[in-house]
Amino acid sequence: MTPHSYLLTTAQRQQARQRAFASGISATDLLEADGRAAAHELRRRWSARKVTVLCGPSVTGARGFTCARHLAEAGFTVRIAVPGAAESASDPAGELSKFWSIPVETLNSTVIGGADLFVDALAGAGSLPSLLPEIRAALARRPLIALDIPCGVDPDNGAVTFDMKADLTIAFGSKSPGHLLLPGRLHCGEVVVVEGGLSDALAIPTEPATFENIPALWIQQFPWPKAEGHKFNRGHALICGGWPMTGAARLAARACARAGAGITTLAAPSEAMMIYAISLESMIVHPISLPNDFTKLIATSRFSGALIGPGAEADEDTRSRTLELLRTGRPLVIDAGALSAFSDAPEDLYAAICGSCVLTPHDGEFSRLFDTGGDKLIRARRAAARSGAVVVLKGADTVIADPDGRVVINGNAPPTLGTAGAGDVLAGLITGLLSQGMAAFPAACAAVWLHGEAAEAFGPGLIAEDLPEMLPRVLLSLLNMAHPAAALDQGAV
Ligand SMILES: NC(=O)C1=CN([C@@H]2O[C@H](COP(=O)(O)OP(=O)(O)OC[C@H]3O[C@@H](n4cnc5c(N)ncnc54)[C@H](OP(=O)(O)O)[C@@H]3O)[C@@H](O)[C@H]2O)[C@@H](O)CC1
Ligand SMILES: Nc1ncnc2c1ncn2[C@@H]1O[C@H](COP(=O)(O)OP(=O)(O)O)[C@@H](O)[C@H]1O
Ligand SMILES: [K+]
Repeated sequence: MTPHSYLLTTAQRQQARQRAFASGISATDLLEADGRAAAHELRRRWSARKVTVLCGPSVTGARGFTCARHLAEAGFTVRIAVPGAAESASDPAGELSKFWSIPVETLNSTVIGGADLFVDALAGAGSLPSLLPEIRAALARRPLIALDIPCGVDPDNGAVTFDMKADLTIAFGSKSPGHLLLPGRLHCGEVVVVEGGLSDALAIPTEPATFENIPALWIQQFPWPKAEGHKFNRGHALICGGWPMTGAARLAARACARAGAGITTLAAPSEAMMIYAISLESMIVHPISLPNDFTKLIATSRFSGALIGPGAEADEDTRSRTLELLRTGRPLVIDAGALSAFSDAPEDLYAAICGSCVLTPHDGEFSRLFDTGGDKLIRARRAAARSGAVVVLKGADTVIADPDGRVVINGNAPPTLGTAGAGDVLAGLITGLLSQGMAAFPAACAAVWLHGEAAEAFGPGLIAEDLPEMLPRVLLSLLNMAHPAAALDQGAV
């Protein structure tokens, strides 16, 4: 696990600062390093000009002061503005003020008029009722750079209480969940992580940990084809096909094969046999007509991973097949209709889950099975703990939760993925990786990342059919990343 994929909550940041103090580092040392790093990042992007730094009564505000001084030393014309009385300026260590040569002014339209650039160091200042509409309008007319996180965005869950959008956000050491979760992410602009005063070693939080979905988390477990491999030992996936909706399972099957499964078998309702057989040339299609055909198939097939749900009716048949698959103890992805089939008795599903199992609900499916209270991280973590499965709670900010409490937030998915069948492709991708022996949590994280990359690489005009066809290109770039990364044994999810 690389330190830079950790997403720190406010409490975890405070704990890290306490660890730093205990190791002999002073608050001033930390703030100096943070302020200098922020000023350096600003100078990399803008030449000296007029900048107004808005400082709140918090550690972020104190970073604003030190950043302001470093900018002034570099030739910027700097003003400092604080909401409320100027005496409320933040000096948590009680010793920063001796460095301030810049007068502290009360935030109003005059102090921000004429600035070319604004720095928002107001985070943690609450909802700022004192920020009048004319001030907000002025701030919107020039580049606005937030330190830590834009004012009004909750760093722990991305909730937004105040409408101020930054063009650039400078985070120190690592990001927070609020930089990735919606709607917060939409207020951050570009997010850049600079090395501040806290070393990576001090910043690594105690459990439960939350991470950004980057390949370093799972690349070492990615199942690349082996020289001695053949189609029977590379992974044999079983995809349960639906009828009359056949597109969903076909999309999933194609993605599963592209993810590297050596054999992909379709269990197809006999009415749909021809549709599956004609559109999936490389796949083996088993007709299911009699009630026990499915039971016979799973008893005889040597599948190493299965998928049920895409295009399936949310009925008793789907429910009993899902339970049958779970009883085999083999890796299983449960999606769409197979999730909804348990709406009336989610406990039956939780009780049957064992071994390697991934649930892939969108919000609608999630609400049929799980408690919807709390923010997205809380919901996903609780659902994984409750069900014993890895839960992929989909959306623009997909959250992947392991029953052990670890959570990964995905940030690479473009909005073009909001197209029918995109979720079916994702379910197929996860199944392809599971069938090759990848563990459920890293497989789910890897699939969500590949899905986002594939959509991004295709660009505008995307339909779900395009996603499996983009995978070869995305896998090639992942392979190029894998070689240097494999040399660094950093642990993984
Ligand atoms: N080509 C094919 O064969 C295709 C087949 N497909 C198959 O169709 C089957 C039905 O799947 P489904 O997801 O379309 O419908 P369903 O389970 O009724 O849930 C929708 C309800 O949930 C709610 N909702 C809340 N949040 C949501 C969110 N983020 N994303 C989506 N919905 C959200 C939403 O509430 P609303 O927005 O209306 O308030 C809505 O009422 C399934 O088997 C699937 O595999 C499709 O994959 C397409 C391609
Ligand atoms: N605005 C968005 N930005 C990024 N990803 C999105 C967005 N909307 C949907 N997605 C992704 O697209 C997929 C949609 O899946 P799902 O809701 O199951 O649709 P379907 O049933 O049509 O396949 C999910 O992986 C989801 O995370
Ligand atoms: K779906």
